[in-house]
Amino acid sequence: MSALLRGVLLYGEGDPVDVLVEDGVIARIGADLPVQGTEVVEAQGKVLLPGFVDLHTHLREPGREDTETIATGSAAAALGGYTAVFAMANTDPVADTQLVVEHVWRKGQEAGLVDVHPVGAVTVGLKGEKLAELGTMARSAAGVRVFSDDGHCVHDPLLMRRALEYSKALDAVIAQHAEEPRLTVGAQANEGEVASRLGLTGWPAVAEEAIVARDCLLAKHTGGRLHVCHVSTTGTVDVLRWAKSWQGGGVTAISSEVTPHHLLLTDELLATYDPVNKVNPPLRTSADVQALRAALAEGIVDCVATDHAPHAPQDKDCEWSSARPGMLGLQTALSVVAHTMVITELLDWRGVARVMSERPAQIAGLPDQGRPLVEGEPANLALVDPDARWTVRGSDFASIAGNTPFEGMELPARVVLTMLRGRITAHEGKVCG
Ligand SMILES: NC(=O)N[C@@H](CC(=O)O)C(=O)O
Repeated sequence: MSALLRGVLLYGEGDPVDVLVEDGVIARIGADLPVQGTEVVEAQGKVLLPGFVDLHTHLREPGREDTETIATGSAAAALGGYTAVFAMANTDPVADTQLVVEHVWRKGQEAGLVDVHPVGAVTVGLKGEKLAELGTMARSAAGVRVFSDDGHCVHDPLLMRRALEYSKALDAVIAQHAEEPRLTVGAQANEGEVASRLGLTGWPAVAEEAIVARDCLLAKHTGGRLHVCHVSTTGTVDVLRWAKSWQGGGVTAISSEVTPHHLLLTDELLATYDPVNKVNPPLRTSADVQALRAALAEGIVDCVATDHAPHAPQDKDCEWSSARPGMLGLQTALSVVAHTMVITELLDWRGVARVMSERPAQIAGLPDQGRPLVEGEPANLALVDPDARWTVRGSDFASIAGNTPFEGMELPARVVLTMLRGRITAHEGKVCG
């Protein structure tokens, strides 16, 4: 099987080139390559990037297949330019055993659109009481390398210390949902002026920052690997800057992610009380949004992760306080990053490759993802139309759920083709199964 992408701009730079993909790898890059015997994709002016890697996806299977399955989530991922996703452990049953992680892994293989890597829970049942069998999950067929209680914080410092110690032996990373639970009891919105005005109980920035500071110190003490999920505050950026300074500018032991929605949306949206805007951690202030953009550009925050969190209509079309937190993200991530980071000139397309492909692949230890666009490398690719403008319609998404906060918004840039090991998985908005 071979395909020829004609006239692409590698990382959006330089002169247009043709890229020949054969046997799952980038076989040749050059001008005017012969077209005979290959599937030709006319891609003049399109930006070629390594396929995206999402360290933070909720696929809801097993347990809530009414909102997303591994197959529908894989389709959404392929359409969004992703070639690997990490499926969070807060399923039902929780992914805290070999049985569940291997089930998720197998289902991902069956869907065959994106590499689905199950995230293993850090603690049994996400209860924060005792460690799950991290070693068994790591040694399983799923080869788990990312562990997280996401949705819950591993708030017991001794458990977090032990998890970080295990991460060293397992060559794994502990992805922390940083939220000191004692400071967020009943929390409904970012603590601040907007929450006060709307009468919503506040989720203070310090509940995130205190855990991130503690965990950075524990990571330093243990030599374990910490990844901070969905960074949302200016103070967390300050803590991460401090922690990165310990490593002499190195970036391996402590890493972090920011979501597209935290790069764009603010708590001012809560004035409508529309629960589509309810998410954990909550939307913050415009000062936080600016700080997060700057931190991503600078590399203090390493990467973008979607926190794609599908929810059923009955869990979203209800009163604010009973609505579940979470937003869709897979099919809008690239466009929101283009809108917030590329058009603003905070990142060029090479920078987008860094934050959406290369760094997440390195953090999770994926050897064949986020690779440079050169001959001989695996053809895990995302092709982007930088000049597209499109209007977001949740009902058009491959996800079963439709809870996108970007509904009706016009966004720039769009993924037009995704390739997984040389096979086209999505093209012009259609999944290629
Ligand atoms: N990010 C979210 O708002 N929701 C997540 C879990 C969570 O972090 O609460 C979900 O699973 O829905």
